[in-house]
Amino acid sequence: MKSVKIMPSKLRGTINVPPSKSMAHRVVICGGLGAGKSSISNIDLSDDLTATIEGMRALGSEIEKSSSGFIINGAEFLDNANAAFTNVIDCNESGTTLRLLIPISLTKENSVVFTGRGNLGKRPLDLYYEIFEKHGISYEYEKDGLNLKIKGSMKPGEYKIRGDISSQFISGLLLALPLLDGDSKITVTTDMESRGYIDLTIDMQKRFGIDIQQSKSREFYIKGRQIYKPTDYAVEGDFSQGAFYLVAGALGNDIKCKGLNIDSLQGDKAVLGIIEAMGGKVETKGGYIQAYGADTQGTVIDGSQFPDIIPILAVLGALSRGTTKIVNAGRLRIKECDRLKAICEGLRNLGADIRELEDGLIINGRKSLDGGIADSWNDHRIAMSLAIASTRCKDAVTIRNSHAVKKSYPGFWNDFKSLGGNADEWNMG
Ligand SMILES: O=C(O)C1=C[C@@H](OP(=O)(O)O)[C@@H](O)[C@H](O)C1
Ligand SMILES: C=C(OP(=O)(O)O)C(=O)O
Repeated sequence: MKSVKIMPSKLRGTINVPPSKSMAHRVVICGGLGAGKSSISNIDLSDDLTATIEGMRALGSEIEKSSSGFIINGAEFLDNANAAFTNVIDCNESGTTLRLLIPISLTKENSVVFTGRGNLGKRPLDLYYEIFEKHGISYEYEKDGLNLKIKGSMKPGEYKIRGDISSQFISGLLLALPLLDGDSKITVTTDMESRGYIDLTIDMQKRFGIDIQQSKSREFYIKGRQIYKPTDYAVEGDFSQGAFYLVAGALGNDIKCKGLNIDSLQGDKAVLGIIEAMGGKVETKGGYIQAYGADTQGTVIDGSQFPDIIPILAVLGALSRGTTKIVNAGRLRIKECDRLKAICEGLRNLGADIRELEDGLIINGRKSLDGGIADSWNDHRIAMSLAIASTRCKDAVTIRNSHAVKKSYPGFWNDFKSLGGNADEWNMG
């Protein structure tokens, strides 16, 4: 367990925003299913992505390091139609790995064990259990502990699924169904939350030659017997991570973000519009995006479509004039930790006026915060949000469990220091 002590200072400089974790998961999966070799570049080996790489290897994909990233050969998996092997896939703490690889592992008659750590065993999987029951797939798991054992295979046909628990279930089905030997349809039975991630899945599949048709926004048609055609792909910058530096900019730090694609489909690009709606200024020029310090004011933020940037937007609210209300964000409670509770407790420890609602937060902004001791709750996005909050604190900020950042952004503390952040990390044993 590590802790970090930060002496407040302004951040200044240019940052190469790390590659998108969500897009990297998808390119590894599509490449890993491909009939031939794909070359993927601009990869950051976070714990989550490592879990997906190892998971695809366990399913038979060959994934080798190259000078710019990885060469992936999925042919082995496709040839393995009749293999009855028992695989163990360790998802670590990655919800994306777990929910995207479960359906893929069931495109062949298969027997797989999914394991994980941290909060992963407590995060919902019921939508898949309902599908397993309909398809005669046997499954058993330890309550709250995962260790999910499944045996069987999915059949083509009609899939009805809720869209308001996690988009990852829909992404998982979309990735797997084209490989079945018949056509399928997915009907989403509720409003779709985190919709942008579904668009990312379909976009990546298209790059690998997979066609998903949509008639109405809640219906997807998937032809069977499709083939993932290998392709080469460089992963673009991650708006979920860029959001920390963009909010930092709006809070008065001077940071140029390189590597972000302004035309990206990533839902977390919404951070740009929210900064502007709160009175900040965002500029895109010369290959970078920068947000500028401003007297930002509170607003209402709907968290249903971009849950991952809500903790850092709460930091912006805590340091903006007036009241910021976060609404429709109940799903933050089923991430790596209960993120509503964690960011509320963390920011309050630093002196913010913030209160938890059942599915959101109410924040009355202050000009600056005091500083103090807060915990990441073993959640990368909480640790990084508190680090950015420190830039507007009067006194030192200590963040316990600071190592959590490695789930998505192992280089965060180095990058923070490269911008002039005065952070001292030490091991608590
Ligand atoms: O598919 C993805 O890459 C992700 C989907 C989102 O989850 P939900 O759909 O559960 O909101 C997001 O929170 C997660 O970090 C990554
Ligand atoms: C929730 C996250 O990831 P996952 O769902 O893949 O665990 C995240 O990265 O914030």
